[in-house]
Amino acid sequence: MTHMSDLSTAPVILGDEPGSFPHGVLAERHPAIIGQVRDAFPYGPEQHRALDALLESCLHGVIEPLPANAPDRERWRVWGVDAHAGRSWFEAPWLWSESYFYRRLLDAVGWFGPGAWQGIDPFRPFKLAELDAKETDEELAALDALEGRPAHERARALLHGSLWGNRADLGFRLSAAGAEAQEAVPGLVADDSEALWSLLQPSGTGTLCVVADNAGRELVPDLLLIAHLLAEGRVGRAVLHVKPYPYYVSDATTADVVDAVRRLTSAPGAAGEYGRGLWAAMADGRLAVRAHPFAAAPLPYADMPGDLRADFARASLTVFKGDLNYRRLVGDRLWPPTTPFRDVTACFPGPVATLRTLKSDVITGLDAATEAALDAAEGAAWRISGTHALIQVSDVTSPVAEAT
Ligand SMILES: O=P(O)(O)OC[C@@]1(O)O[C@H](CO)[C@@H](O)[C@@H]1O
Repeated sequence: MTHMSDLSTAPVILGDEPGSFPHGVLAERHPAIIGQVRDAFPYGPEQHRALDALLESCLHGVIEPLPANAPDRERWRVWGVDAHAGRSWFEAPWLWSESYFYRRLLDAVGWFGPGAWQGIDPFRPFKLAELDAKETDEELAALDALEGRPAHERARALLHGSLWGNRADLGFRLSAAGAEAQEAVPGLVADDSEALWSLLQPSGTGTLCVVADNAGRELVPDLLLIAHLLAEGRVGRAVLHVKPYPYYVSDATTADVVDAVRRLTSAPGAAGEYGRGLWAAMADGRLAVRAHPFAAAPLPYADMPGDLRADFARASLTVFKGDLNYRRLVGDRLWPPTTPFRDVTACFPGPVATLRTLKSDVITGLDAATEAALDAAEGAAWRISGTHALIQVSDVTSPVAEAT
């Protein structure tokens, strides 16, 4: 068993070590994202100048405070901007620097306004291209073959669809060369799906919270899973937590939920039926969307504010999707991989599950044999290649026998 003292000593991940994955994200991924966004829009000179300045600041400059008229200046003060301003982006906790990068990118393109570019999502062309891709059609058509299969088989297929949908992360594909070409490894490195289903019993009346990750080809299977759970009566209500503004390139916002639901409703066959079911569930309140500011905070969920904590405390299950949400759920630290998932999520106020493909160094809850086999086969690559996945569950409301 891990003692609480161990929990605070695992080092927080920084981006200051050349050659490391986090350093590469700050030094290469962020400049590449600036370039892609710049090429995707007919921006004006002011925006080009602001993007130049952000690029220079990221690579050679320091973190600067938000502009005086920023609507969320006070919020970022609470989130620690004063402690990092004036220092290099490479010195702050990696999670903090990444999160602030997306916030500053939105400033540069005029998202927060005032002005004509207010609310124009700089990542929208990439998200839409994915939603329109023929792979999405194929994935939706495959739903027809699931009709008529036994309920448990359909449930498993939809759960795994949502899990592996997490490979559809546009920021990741930008820097992981050939990421899509690399084969996924179907055997999960941890699989608590039985515990997950036991929290989603038939004739459940509780609320499911889903903390969404990417739009498009991840959000679509997330919505299908939610539609299925509502239709099967395993939950009475679902709340989909999305980002309040564009983030990590492809993270889902409310606008992306609208696009995804519309995409489903216009599809033929079973997909269209799921889409109409979701539409009806949104209309009568069984499916709600929430865009809490903390969803885009540069902090772990251990620091979440009381209102959000109360939401999760009321849910019969909260599902965290994806790599970034995993980092924020367990803490963005270099845990010994066998650190129990239950220990690192101990302060979460209710039953929690995570569906994640592995795209960063953070990992917990492995058994020693699995860790050893992965290391022997792949060195450290399994942690970040996006080819492995896990389903982990912790239910702090149910006592377990503690090992001594
Ligand atoms: O949360 P997601 O979409 O599964 O992945 C986010 C990600 O691509 O971005 C971060 C690096 O920028 C890493 O945590 C991870 O590789």
